[in-house]
Amino acid sequence: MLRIITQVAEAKTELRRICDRTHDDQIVHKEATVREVLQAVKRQGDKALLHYTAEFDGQIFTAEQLRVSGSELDAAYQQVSKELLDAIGLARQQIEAFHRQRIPKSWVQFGEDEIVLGKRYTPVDKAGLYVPGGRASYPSTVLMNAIPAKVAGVPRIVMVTPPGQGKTINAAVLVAAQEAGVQEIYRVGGAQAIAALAYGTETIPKVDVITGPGNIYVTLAKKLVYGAVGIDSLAGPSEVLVIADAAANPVYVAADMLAQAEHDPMAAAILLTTDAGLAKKVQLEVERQLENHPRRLLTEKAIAHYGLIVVVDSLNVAAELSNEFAPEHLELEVQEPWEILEKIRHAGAIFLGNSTPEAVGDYLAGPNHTLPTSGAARYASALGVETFMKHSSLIQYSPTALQKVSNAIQILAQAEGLPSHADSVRLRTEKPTDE
Ligand SMILES: NC(=O)c1ccc[n+]([C@@H]2O[C@H](COP(=O)([O-])OP(=O)(O)OC[C@H]3O[C@@H](n4cnc5c(N)ncnc54)[C@H](O)[C@@H]3O)[C@@H](O)[C@H]2O)c1
Ligand SMILES: N[C@H](CO)Cc1c[nH]c[nH+]1
Ligand SMILES: [Zn+2]
Repeated sequence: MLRIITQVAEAKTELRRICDRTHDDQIVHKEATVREVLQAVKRQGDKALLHYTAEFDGQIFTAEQLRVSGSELDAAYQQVSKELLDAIGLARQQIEAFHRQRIPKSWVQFGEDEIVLGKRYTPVDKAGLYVPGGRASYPSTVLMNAIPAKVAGVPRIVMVTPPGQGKTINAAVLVAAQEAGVQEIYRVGGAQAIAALAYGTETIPKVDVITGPGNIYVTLAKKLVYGAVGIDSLAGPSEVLVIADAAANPVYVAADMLAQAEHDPMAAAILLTTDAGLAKKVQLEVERQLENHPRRLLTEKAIAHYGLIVVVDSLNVAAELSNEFAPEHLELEVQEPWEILEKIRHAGAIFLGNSTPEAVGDYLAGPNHTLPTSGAARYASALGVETFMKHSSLIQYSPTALQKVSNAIQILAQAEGLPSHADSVRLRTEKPTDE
């Protein structure tokens, strides 16, 4: 049963424990496994991939079977209903429209003395998309990753996803990939898939940036390969933090908390409320909704370990606690959500009002659902078009402009003990001496 606590000091300790759940001491043994997997794939390529796919996913493949074939891609369309295809189409349209609004634009600025400064944005050459597939299949995550990569103009997009039962990947995942324009798909998941994208194997190309969410093994692997490749953010086990007042509906709040808890036994679901009566009702409602829940066992685990209700004195205290937690998803189920929004500083995505369940954002509102977790929203943001791009600075100086700053540069270079830096300017700007 969801715990209810009322002391702010105790709430802070508990929230810290939940926030740190993916990097606390108990994770050390998982990290050791992940390091071993990364090293093995780096050294042995496909051989290690196949070994770990057998060990962790219980599927035996040959290297030739890793890539999803054209006929399997075609066949996937026969297995999805018209309704599902239409829903994928609607989500694709809305996600694309949202992401097209924020394409980073190159710019140049012309200053005095013919100085030109600017930034030039270019996409990465190769992107690797991780689509989770252990405890659920995620066609929505395919769209959330592939669409921004396409909009950014990435020339080669590679997708990896766990093999699924009976060697076949979920048909909706394959259809979503094709609808988003991704054809190069490999059936491999977990840390081994991240290693393949980071280092390359005989079959899977090394990419420049890896994006996409995943469980603790995937998230630890992304953290460890960062540097060899770029990553989006640490988008690990899902989280929701709901701030609610007496205006909230306990049935909705409970459903929203369970909607994140059902992702993973390490998912987190937290309610901060000013209304002790609501706290009690949500606690009972969660139990009721769990009764016939098809994912009851894993959801109960998440609720037992990382579920919490805190009764607070004011919405200000709720905002303060929420900022310390920096949740992936924040729901403001309060009378005046725009008022409290001003006090919120850290959250991956914010859902305002009682008729905006977080699931709207998961599937088709448009903004990306790949979001930072475990406190990473303090410094990181949702995946976006810019995740697949980088910018080069542009600098052009005329002889007159260089002359004007020549002295200052030489003084700075001398202060750093770097004479060749000074010379590179002096030789261009000093007046020739008369013979
Ligand atoms: N933050 C976000 O934006 C976001 C979005 C969608 C989903 N998610 C999260 O993605 C995750 C999906 O998790 P999932 O498990 O369903 O799929 P997953 O694909 O992330 O993980 C499955 C893989 O984990 C590996 N694995 C499983 N047990 C292992 C073990 N004991 N040792 C080593 N490797 C092991 C297997 O290789 C398997 O293929 C959930 O935590 C969900 O909350 C997050
Ligand atoms: N809530 C997840 C992000 O934490 C995204 C998702 C996909 N499908 C359903 N939910
Ligand atoms: Zn979700």
